Amino acid sequence: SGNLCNGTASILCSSEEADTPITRFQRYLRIKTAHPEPDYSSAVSFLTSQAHSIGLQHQILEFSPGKPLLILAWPGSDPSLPSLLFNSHLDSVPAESSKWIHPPFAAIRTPDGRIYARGAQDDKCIGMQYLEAIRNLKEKDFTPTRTIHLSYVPDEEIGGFEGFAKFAGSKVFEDLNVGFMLDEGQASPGDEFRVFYADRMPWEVKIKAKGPPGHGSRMYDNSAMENLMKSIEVISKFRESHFDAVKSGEAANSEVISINPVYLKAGVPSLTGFAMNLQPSEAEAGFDLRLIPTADPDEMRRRIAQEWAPAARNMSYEIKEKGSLRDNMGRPMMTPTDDSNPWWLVFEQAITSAGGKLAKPEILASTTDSRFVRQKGIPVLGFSPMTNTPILLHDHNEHLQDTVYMRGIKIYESLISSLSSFTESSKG
Ligand code: MET
Ligand SMILES: [Zn+2]
Ligand SMILES: [Zn+2]
Repeated sequence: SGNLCNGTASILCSSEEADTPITRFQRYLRIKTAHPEPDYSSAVSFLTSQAHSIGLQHQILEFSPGKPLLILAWPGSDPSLPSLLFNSHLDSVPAESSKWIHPPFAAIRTPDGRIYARGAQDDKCIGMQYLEAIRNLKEKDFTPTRTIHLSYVPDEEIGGFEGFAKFAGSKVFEDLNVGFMLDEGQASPGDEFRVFYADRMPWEVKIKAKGPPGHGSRMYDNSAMENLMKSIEVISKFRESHFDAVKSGEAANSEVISINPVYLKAGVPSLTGFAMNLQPSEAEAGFDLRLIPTADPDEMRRRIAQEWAPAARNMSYEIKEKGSLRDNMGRPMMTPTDDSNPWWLVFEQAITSAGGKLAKPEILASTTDSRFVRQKGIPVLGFSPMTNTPILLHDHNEHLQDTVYMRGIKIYESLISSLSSFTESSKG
């Protein structure tokens, strides 16, 4: 909104106001879809108008009140073939504005071409690049054989359970007959594109300790804080053992289990902060735990119960498993990246023919909505075409270089045209 310029009037407008791929990207970035109060309706109406301007069909779904999903379609000439789905999420994580060098929702383009905004990498870039690639293919009169779908989903950054999870379980999803999906990946600091065949699975782990309170001057056994600190030591050792494998180069960051403390809560409040001479009777810590796809969830649960929060030390715990480690057939959720997966071969070829180099496929360190689709046995690759770009998702000063963004559009033109023309195998 507030953009009085469009393509026909662009000559009268400053370059920031003209209707170009970059200004359209900036307009999307300026919509405040960060948690905790994402403005989904503005994002959906902006994207819907973009879809109309390039002649795509649209439908809006709402599985949870106030959390719309936008589905776009470009029908293929053979709608009986399994379709393609290009996914991105509408929401972003919050930004600590005061710590940014440019405001996180202004989408300023610096003279050297960096576009600063929350969501510039994660993942509003791909959401707009899909549309720009389709716009260009339509201008070239390309006709897809397979139907192409785009999905714009809410809720991803807080788990996806009221967004993609519900979509994946719906009749609408089933009727899309998806054969292959692309979802977000991560930036690549080097000049090879990164591609991801699996996600790590997040568990939120809270451990709580109880113990007798007492005077701050006394040393006694089994206080809540002492019990919690013992657990933290055990967890730190576990963390170190996995991190050591990364530091020594034995494993990539995403190939080990990670655990990081995200909050510590204890103390009896006073007017000035905490009562410093009173040992609290309760203490709690929260952790972000990420399991690799081949991890044994039972072993992890046992470790938490017996070693991290043993009842014998007056401890309790809560685990929120934010996804399953196995697919519906009981297999680890990993999309094959070899010639057993024809989609992989087409993907690889499309990157190469667009002049790109691919790095060795990786497990994604973080987690995406892909897991709800891999769960069904449908192949999904995580991919965000950003080379020579620092990894800034969830960081301060998230930004993307304009030339990198524009090259990504070309990459998707190649991917969309190759994948939608691929007909040798009709199996998912
Ligand atoms: C907890 S579900 C995943 C949310 C987010 N994409 C992350 O990796 O942290
Ligand atoms: Zn994210
Ligand atoms: Zn993301």
